[in-house]
Amino acid sequence: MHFYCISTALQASIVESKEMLESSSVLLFIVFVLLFISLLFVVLIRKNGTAALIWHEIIKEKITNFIMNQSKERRILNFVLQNAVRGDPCSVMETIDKYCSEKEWAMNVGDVKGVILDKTVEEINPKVALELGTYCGYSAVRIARLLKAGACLLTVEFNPEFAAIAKQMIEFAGVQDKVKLLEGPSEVIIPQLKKKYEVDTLDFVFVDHWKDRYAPDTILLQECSLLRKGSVLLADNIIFPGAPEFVKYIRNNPRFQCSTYPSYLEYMKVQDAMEKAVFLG
Ligand SMILES: C[S@@+](CC[C@H](N)C(=O)[O-])C[C@H]1O[C@@H](n2cnc3c(N)ncnc32)[C@H](O)[C@@H]1O
Ligand SMILES: [Mg+2]
Repeated sequence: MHFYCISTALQASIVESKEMLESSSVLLFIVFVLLFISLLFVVLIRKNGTAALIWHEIIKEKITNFIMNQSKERRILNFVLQNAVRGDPCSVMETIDKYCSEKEWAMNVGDVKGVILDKTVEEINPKVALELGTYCGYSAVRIARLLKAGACLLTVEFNPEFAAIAKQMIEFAGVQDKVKLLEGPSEVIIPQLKKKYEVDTLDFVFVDHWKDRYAPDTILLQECSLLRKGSVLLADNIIFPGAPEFVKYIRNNPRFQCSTYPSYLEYMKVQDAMEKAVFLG
């Protein structure tokens, strides 16, 4: 009787251990699959622009906004206000670049393509420059710091929250005397430039708002006689997210002389490029 009890208990514990072993191997398998998926996701985010933007702009940003009850753009501004040197445009740019490469991705032209932008501005030495798409004011600060005395940058932004943040960013960088922020859609602002803002012609246009507007706004600039012989357009993100309609339009237009500057998407190892187009008149 005693022996029978021991044997039954032994059998029960063997079955129990078997079940435990089975369930722990299932658990191990699930952990392994999850790890593999996470690894695949990390590689995808690093190599693929679309996956990266889905992660940064949709998933991560929305979750952080919800937790912090604050927009990413406000977090960028706060980081600048706390860490950059007031009145020093380079310090503002570096601080934004640090935040966006280390903490949260954002659609500023960034430090790598920023060098192409700098070189173009220095080469043209514009008296009147226009920027389509201000966002947080990163490229506006970048351009403005290179403008000579008496020159100005008009920058257009249709999102009121971004415009308010850009205004503070521009003031903090100390370039507010050189920058005029125009709030509204580019398609509305461009036709107003001559009369309302007393612009004669533009020496330089940084096209960086939204891919679907690149070509129509380039046409609008010509229709409004805002371009002169030698005016230079520099368009960002022509590969990622890409502006195929604009590229087709500008490269096949005998009134423009084009050159491409291959580079990388801001704060990522994803291919991108800028297109420079000189208006031939
Ligand atoms: C890529 S971001 C600009 C980045 C900025 N140039 C920089 O490098 O710091 C594009 C901006 O254009 C704005 N935008 C998009 N379409 C626009 C339009 N039709 N008129 C004015 N702003 C527009 C968006 O709200 C966004 O802030
Ligand atoms: Mg851009």
